[in-house]
Amino acid sequence: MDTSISINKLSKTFGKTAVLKEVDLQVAGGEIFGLIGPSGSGKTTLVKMIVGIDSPSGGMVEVLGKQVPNLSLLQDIGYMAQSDALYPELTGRENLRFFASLYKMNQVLLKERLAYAADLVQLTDELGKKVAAYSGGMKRRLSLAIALVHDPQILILDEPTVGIDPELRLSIWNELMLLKRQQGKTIIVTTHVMDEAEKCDRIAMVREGGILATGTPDELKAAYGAVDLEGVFLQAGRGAQ
Ligand SMILES: Nc1ncnc2c1ncn2[C@@H]1O[C@H](COP(=O)(O)OP(=O)(O)OP(=O)(O)O)[C@@H](O)[C@H]1O
Repeated sequence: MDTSISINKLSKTFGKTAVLKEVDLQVAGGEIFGLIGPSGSGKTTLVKMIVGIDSPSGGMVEVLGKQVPNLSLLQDIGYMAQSDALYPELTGRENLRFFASLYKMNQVLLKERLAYAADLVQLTDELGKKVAAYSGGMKRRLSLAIALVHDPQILILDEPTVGIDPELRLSIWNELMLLKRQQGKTIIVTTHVMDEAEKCDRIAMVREGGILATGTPDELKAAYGAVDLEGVFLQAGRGAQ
């Protein structure tokens, strides 16, 4: 598989604090790649640099062979931020339509994509309600639908299933795996949920702005002598102290 995302010596400092320290990472096309690590380790900062909504202090990100930021990449990337950026006074449908209108799509495709995205997150029957009346989980689901609506080649999802019940979580993951298998999408997910990390093809363990280890779930378990990823996470933490 071709490299979809290439990160070279990426650094980010806020004031005097180094939040990312010369991170190198390659993500192949068509893989589900998980970023796991403690709160504050730099996962969100890293994905924001990949999307191009924050600029690095050093180093470089390339997506599909183009250096980020690049306007032409907007069509190729679907981003779901950790905090929902929605218009509360608009309905779910109006929010979806608004974000979809930012992309190149004809009316037929637009209608099809709106229906697909709403169905995927099981919001079809709630689309007429104002987002102000949505629960936290419904807002997360709408944000995920927005990230998917323009059928991007790359999905970058920052804690996509927080506040979503286990049944829907499972169905969203099944769909992500289908998108990868059938359409070769590249998907980056940050998560604190180890059974979600287990579903990724490869994982990077992020600690204090660096990447401690990268590998398949099984490779990481073997490397840390752990029976599950929970154990890998804890072992990695001890090693980093
Ligand atoms: N705009 C900012 N200004 C100053 N510090 C920041 C800014 N954004 C992030 N940080 C700091 O960078 C560090 C990494 O934050 P980041 O949100 O990337 O962590 P994270 O791994 O995504 O955490 P979580 O799992 O809680 O989402 C934290 O110490 C955070 O306080």
